[in-house]
Amino acid sequence: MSYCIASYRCYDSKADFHKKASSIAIGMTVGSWTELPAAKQQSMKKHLGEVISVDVHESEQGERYADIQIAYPDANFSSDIPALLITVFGKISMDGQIKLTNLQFSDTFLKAFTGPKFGIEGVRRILGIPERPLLMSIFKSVIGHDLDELTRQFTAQALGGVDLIKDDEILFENDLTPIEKRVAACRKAADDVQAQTGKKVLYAANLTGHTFHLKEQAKKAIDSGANALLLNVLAYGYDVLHELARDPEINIPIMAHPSLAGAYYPSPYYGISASVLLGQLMRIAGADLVLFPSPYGSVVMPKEENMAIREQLVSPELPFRHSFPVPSAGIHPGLVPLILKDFGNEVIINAGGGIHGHPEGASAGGKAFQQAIDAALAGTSLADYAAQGHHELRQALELWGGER
Ligand SMILES: CSCCC(=O)C(=O)COP(=O)(O)O
Repeated sequence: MSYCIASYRCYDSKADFHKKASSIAIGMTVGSWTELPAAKQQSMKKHLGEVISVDVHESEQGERYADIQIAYPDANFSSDIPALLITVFGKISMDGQIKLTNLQFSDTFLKAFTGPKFGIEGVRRILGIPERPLLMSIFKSVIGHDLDELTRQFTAQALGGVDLIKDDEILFENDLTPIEKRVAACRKAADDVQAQTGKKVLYAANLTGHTFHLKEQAKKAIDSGANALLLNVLAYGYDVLHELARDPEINIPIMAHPSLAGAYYPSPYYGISASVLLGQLMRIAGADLVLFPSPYGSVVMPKEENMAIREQLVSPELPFRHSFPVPSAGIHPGLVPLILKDFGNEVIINAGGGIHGHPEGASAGGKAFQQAIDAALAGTSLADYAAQGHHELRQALELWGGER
């Protein structure tokens, strides 16, 4: 028989965790067991969940908890992420202090998925950058602005030498800059910059609106020249990402935004761990690039959790292309050596305020980041590199600090 296995951490000062585990295994599968007549038990056996392990611990603070693993027969659910999540964590997510900490997927389940269409290698191929860390900037202050203003901002960012530019996730369909016009204007600006500098830039346009119209919107964007898309995955659901990613006509990288993830992962007692939410499920559903908070910036995630997301995005355990990790929020050039130390070169350094807030503007902001990347790759301290005539970096370090 084939199973998907869910791991949980449950806190309770006095519960019998073995009893709790078997009540989950039965309750989330066949519903009742001992009450069934013998013949019925035999026929239902293939649907019965199985407790794999129950390890009871006490935390340093004296809290009693258990790590529980339960196997769920694939026969019980269709091979899609909503069915899996409802099976392993639907009702029980509301039943006491319980957190879903990991998933192991059966080959049968994974057969229904193809993962990212491009992944790290594909994005690098499109950009023609085989090895170095990539640099992305985020549009900021675009609500209420028209296409001319957007084009101006795009050009300033692109001239700073960034590899990708993404929409702010709070830019929705609107009359001033609807997706097809926004894409056309930014694509033209990208082509103009490329003609001037020789450098290609990908622009991820935010795909928004009613769920049932998203594919239509995506195709409109592609017809206007889109070369990447951004999706607020948790608001729409993983299955929406999967539908977009597996559509052969949507043949451009998809970037997953973590908006809303904080409603799920930060508590040790409840929710879904960040590595499942922003690692495993994003990659299976087909995200080529995944944004998440970092341990260093303005929205802080503990380093261990951060590394666990990264691990899932590139783990050989999943038979899919690797998704690009994009640690984000409050990133400035002074943080680049830390990011590269933790993530290596397979990372996208991503900044909004850290680019636009540079004293000389967004182009200088991009240059400061490029200089920080060059310094870190050369093993030179940022302060030394800044002192070697890289004044954009020097200004960024003076403003935001960082390794000196
Ligand atoms: C919490 S990860 C998402 C980061 C993001 O989308 C963003 O706009 C960050 O902007 P910042 O100015 O903090 O670089």
